[in-house]
Amino acid sequence: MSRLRRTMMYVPGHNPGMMIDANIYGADSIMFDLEDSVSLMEKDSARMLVYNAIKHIDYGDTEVVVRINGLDTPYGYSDIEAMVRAGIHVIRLPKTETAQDIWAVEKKIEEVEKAIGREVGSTKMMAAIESALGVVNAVEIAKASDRLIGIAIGAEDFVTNMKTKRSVDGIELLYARSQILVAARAANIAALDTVYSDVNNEEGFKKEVELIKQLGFDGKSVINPRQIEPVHEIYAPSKAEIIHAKNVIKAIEEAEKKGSGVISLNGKMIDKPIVERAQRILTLANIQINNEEVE
Ligand SMILES: CC(=O)SCCNC(=O)CCNC(=O)[C@H](O)C(C)(C)COP(=O)(O)OP(=O)(O)OC[C@H]1O[C@@H](n2cnc3c(N)ncnc32)[C@H](O)[C@@H]1OP(=O)(O)O
Ligand SMILES: O=C([O-])CC(=O)C(=O)O
Ligand SMILES: [Mg+2]
Repeated sequence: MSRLRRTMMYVPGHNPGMMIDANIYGADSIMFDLEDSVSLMEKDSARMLVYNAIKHIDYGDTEVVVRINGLDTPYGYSDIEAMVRAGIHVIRLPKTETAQDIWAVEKKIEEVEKAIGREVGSTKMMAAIESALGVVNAVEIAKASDRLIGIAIGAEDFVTNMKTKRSVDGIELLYARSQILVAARAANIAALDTVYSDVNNEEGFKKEVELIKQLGFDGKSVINPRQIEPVHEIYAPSKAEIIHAKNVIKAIEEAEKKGSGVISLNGKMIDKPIVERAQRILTLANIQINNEEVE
């Protein structure tokens, strides 16, 4: 079963209080930030803090991601060196614009993996796309490396680059979101939506989550523990959806035993795409089933 990435929570890399127990809120992934939430004065100390947290704190099954600084800054290479040495699961490159950006990060990761005897390829990557050029190159970026587990949109930087600002309905993001989603699906990797900065606006946040779920995103970058539960609730399949999905799987298994790839269930045709959607529902439901209520 593929890992759920409904919520990826940013944790500022200069804030030990937030880092020490960042996994307790239940985000699918936590993402230590060395980039835009850390001032230039604190870049080196934040890198040390995050290195120590990854090395010494047990975050259980939670996926641990680090957003590094770009390789066009004085910090990017040192960030990669420290994070690979610490044993990070995923390195997220911000402001990715070309496949070459990915290859440059990958080259440095591989160099460090070899130097420390870590299995080559075991450090995974993500790319955040935050500019017009990145959106234009989204497919090439998504396909640039086998290490990539997903791509994400970074809307705050994107709207700035587009000379606009974020609106309530997000119309200014529709093209970029769609492009990034299509690129992720073409490369068979995850698609992560951007942050919602107005942490006290729960209503607006939920509307945005409904929208990105309907578009097809796997999940969302979040900035506050209060944003985790609403995403998980909105992504959780209903009881009826789960029962239907189980029936679909049962029906197709029986059909396959009889040598057929198609069957009807309650008068509706069941074939491969419907089976795939049913499998996705069961994947999303798994946590629900283990945690509570659903039989
Ligand atoms: C455009 C971009 O690049 S966005 C990405 C970079 N930005 C970030 O990383 C910001 C991350 N988020 C934060 O710093 C904060 O959540 C803020 C500033 C948005 C809001 O802060 P607050 O109003 O203090 O949050 P709130 O009152 O909800 O905090 C409740 C608890 O959750 C903790 N918490 C809040 N945000 C986080 C977080 N992102 N990670 C871990 N713990 C957190 C707080 O420390 C507090 O813990 P406590 O009760 O033990 O004291
Ligand atoms: O990853 C995100 O959504 C946050 C970010 O950098 C942006 O919006 O520019
Ligand atoms: Mg950004």
